[in-house]
Amino acid sequence: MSEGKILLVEDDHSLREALFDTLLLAHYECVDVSCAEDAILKLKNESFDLVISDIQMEGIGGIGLLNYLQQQQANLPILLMTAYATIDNAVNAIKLGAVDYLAKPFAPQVLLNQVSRYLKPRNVDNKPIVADEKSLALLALAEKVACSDASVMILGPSGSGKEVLARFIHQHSSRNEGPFIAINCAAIPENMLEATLFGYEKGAFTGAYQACPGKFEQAQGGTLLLDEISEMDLGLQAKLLRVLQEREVERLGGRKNIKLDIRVLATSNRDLKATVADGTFREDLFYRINVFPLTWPALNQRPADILPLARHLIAKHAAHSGLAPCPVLDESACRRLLTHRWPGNVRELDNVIQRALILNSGEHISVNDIIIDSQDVKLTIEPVVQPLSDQAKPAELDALGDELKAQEHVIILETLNMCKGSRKLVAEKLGISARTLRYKMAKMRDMGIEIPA
Ligand SMILES: Nc1ncnc2c1ncn2[C@@H]1O[C@H](COP(=O)(O)OP(=O)(O)OP(=O)(O)O)[C@@H](O)[C@H]1O
Repeated sequence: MSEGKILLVEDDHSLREALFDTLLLAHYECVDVSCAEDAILKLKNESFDLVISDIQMEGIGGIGLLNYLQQQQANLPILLMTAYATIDNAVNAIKLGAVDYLAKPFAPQVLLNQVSRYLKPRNVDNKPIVADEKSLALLALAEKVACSDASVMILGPSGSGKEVLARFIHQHSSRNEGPFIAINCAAIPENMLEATLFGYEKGAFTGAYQACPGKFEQAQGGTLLLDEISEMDLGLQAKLLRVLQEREVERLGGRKNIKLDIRVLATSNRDLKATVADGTFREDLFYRINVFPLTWPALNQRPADILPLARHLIAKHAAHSGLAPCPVLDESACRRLLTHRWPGNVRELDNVIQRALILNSGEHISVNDIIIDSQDVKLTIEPVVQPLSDQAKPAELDALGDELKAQEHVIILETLNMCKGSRKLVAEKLGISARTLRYKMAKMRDMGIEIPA
């Protein structure tokens, strides 16, 4: 299995965008084209590690592309997509040399499961950046815990870095060659969570066109992170407890038990003992998961982390958008970052840095580029540097950060309309990379915002 690049060939614009975003969010590198002829041009100039192609398209179509690959690049695997009604075509395609097929419609996870058989997602560098004494102590403890196979409960406010710590534990454990699979229990609709966790057999419910392994099975030999576990309903908590106790899972609609060899980590931003006390979290599950608790303090409780984190985020985003030289925070910007209370923790800092990189055009990021809330828009006209000793601002000002996010969404939607849907033009107009735009649109879609085709 290699790390590598995917060529996606699909003539349906909306489906292509959705598939591209799914692959991008799963950390695959991907290039998309709308016909087999363009795919062949790409294949002549760039190297790929997997091709995913629709069968029915104008021109030579997916079968023509498959024939081309058979003659020119026989080692390059091709995965074909087809409408359910034409499954015979797909069976023929496999006979002709395609590695597999996907019957439309399919769930994003089905696509990712297929792709993961041929490619690994690019390594995501999620090493925690820490400098504060409290964080250094936490990391040292996490490294010790990583060596055992104990379940770990990671607590901390939203955006504080719980998932980053979970990945760190996995990377420092003996399971680090195995997969790290994360599932956000709060982000998946209740009626889908069970199927996503435990997997399902074909026909287990309406829409289960193909059998699909669950997150437990995908994590075999590695680590499963149950993100925001406290958001799981009580019925599912009971089923989860059974799986953790028995160390085996049964797919929905399945008949056999599958033995599990996984380590389980969980996160929550709630006071879990209080959720046990108020009856919304099972006490027995709490004790099974909470073998070793680790807690990230809020970012404002570890101020020495703020500037190293900000510099790391600048370097990360500058590298993604090909910005060179990488801008440096000036003193006014440092002061502003250090005097904010960061109710959204590192995630909020990340957003602020991304905005600063959009606004900034020189080698230095100054306080004028730091927009934390609507109040700061005025600062760009009349810069005011807050002294380091200033006390935190009232909480209601921080809530205005959400308003700014909403404005960003409006700007993206308006620019999309103005550019008649051309992602390339929108990215150029907004001065962000096409990748960043796609990522932002995928996040907007996740929030239920409809993006015009
Ligand atoms: N110490 C750190 N070093 C580098 N990046 C970090 C660190 N902490 C957090 N981040 C970044 O901040 C963002 C939020 O982190 P993460 O998703 O781990 O937080 P979380 O506590 O799991 O959030 P939530 O409770 O909302 O799920 C991510 O983009 C992550 O990469």
